[in-house]
Amino acid sequence: MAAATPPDMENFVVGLIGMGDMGKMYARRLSTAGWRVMACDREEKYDDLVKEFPENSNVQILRNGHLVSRASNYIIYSVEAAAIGRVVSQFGPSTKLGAIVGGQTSCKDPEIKAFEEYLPSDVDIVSCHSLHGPSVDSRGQPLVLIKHRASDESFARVETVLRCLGSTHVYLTAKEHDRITADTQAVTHAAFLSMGKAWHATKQFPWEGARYVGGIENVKINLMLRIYAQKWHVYAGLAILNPEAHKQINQFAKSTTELYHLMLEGRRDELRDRVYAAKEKVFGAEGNPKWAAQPLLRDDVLDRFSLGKRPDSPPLPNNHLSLLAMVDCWSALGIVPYDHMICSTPLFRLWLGVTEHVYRTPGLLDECLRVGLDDNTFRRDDLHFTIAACGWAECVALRQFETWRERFAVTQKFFEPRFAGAMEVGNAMIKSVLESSKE
Ligand SMILES: NC(=O)C1=CN([C@@H]2O[C@H](COP(=O)(O)OP(=O)(O)OC[C@H]3O[C@@H](n4cnc5c(N)ncnc54)[C@H](OP(=O)(O)O)[C@@H]3O)[C@@H](O)[C@H]2O)C=CC1
Ligand SMILES: O=C(O)C(=O)Cc1ccc(O)cc1
Repeated sequence: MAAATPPDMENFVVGLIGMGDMGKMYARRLSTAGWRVMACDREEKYDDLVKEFPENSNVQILRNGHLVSRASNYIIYSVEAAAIGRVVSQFGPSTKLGAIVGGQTSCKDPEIKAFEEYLPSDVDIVSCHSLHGPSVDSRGQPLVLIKHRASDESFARVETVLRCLGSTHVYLTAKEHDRITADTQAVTHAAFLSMGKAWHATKQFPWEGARYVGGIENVKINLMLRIYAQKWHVYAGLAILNPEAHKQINQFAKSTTELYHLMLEGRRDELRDRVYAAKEKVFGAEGNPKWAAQPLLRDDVLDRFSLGKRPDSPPLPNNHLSLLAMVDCWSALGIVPYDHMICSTPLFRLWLGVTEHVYRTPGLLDECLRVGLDDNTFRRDDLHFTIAACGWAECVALRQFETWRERFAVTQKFFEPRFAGAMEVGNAMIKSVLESSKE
């Protein structure tokens, strides 16, 4: 039993259906805090899970979701977003009378629909979403809590259980959650997925050679690799199944294409006017900025996290099409990214941090425009980035899970040899950036 357990929760059992990366992380953290956990994955994984979680671990492995559902007071579904309907239809009717049910999927629209359709009416619904990957320390990270259909007592019980994660609780509706995470997750990932595709198409490992050097490039490279090292379904699910994400990913592709055309055709004034108008809308006017007094990121911190050897020559100036397109997209949709920090992942904070860096460092934005118009060094990479951004957008709009998986898998294979090193450097970079931003 957890140290600060209220008397009415002494025999409280937390159930976990889905013991993949996130399910296991929750099982470990909750059981370490003293909560009794009952968990399952697919029946064929039972024996392996029993070996991984021996009897003395406070995590009891059961054969299937029926057994977990009938014995638990609070059940968390931690399965693939695309599978949530099927899995809840299977086990939902076995839910213990008066229990609380929630889900950990990254997109709440299908999850809530599944709960409403398949759970008995005496069951309360409180969903959650930890806005970080399984290898990140949960302390201080946002944890979204959605009191969808629940008494105050049930909601308080969920908070009592999840408090051991040490995360910052954020209270939202399912719709608010999906609208904000469409930005902090889906469209952010679309940018990194497109970078990976562009480097793959041009057969480059960007950390080799002198084209992609320095703090901003380190963030692009490390986060791109971090995403391609993960399971495809997490990223496909949160983009394709989130109704709010389609519009944003589509606008990102449109912004990328239109800015690329302006650069290619040398339309200097139009490009400059558009980029500066977007800057003002997103980051505020001169003398009245929306960014804080201190930049989100310190350049010297990022400079340390290079995957390659540092060449002696200075970094090549880049036009940073991906960052210009991101700000153009936010501007077109009326999004102020700082308002979304409540649902920020470490990845989003780094992404916003480098974007802010380009827009607030004197001279850097003008350098981007100059390179975009007068310098062909990145023209070919930008072409492939633009094609990739449009490809992801089309795939999402048409809800093509299988095509999405194949697009992801070929590029994952290309970068695979460097994943182990990249995860290490990426974790160190995230840790260091999070620590330096607390200073
Ligand atoms: N990874 C991340 O960084 C984060 C992920 N999330 C969300 O959490 C959820 C889980 O993600 P994650 O743990 O990474 O994914 P995983 O693929 O590692 O885990 C999902 C697990 O659920 C299992 N599963 C599928 N169907 C059933 C079933 N009928 N009964 C029991 N288990 C089943 C899967 O088995 P099988 O593989 O055989 O299908 C798999 O082991 C996703 O919805 C994701 O969007 C949220 C925050 C962060
Ligand atoms: O930080 C990110 O965006 C990640 O890639 C990790 C992640 C993936 C899915 C989630 O629902 C939450 C966090």
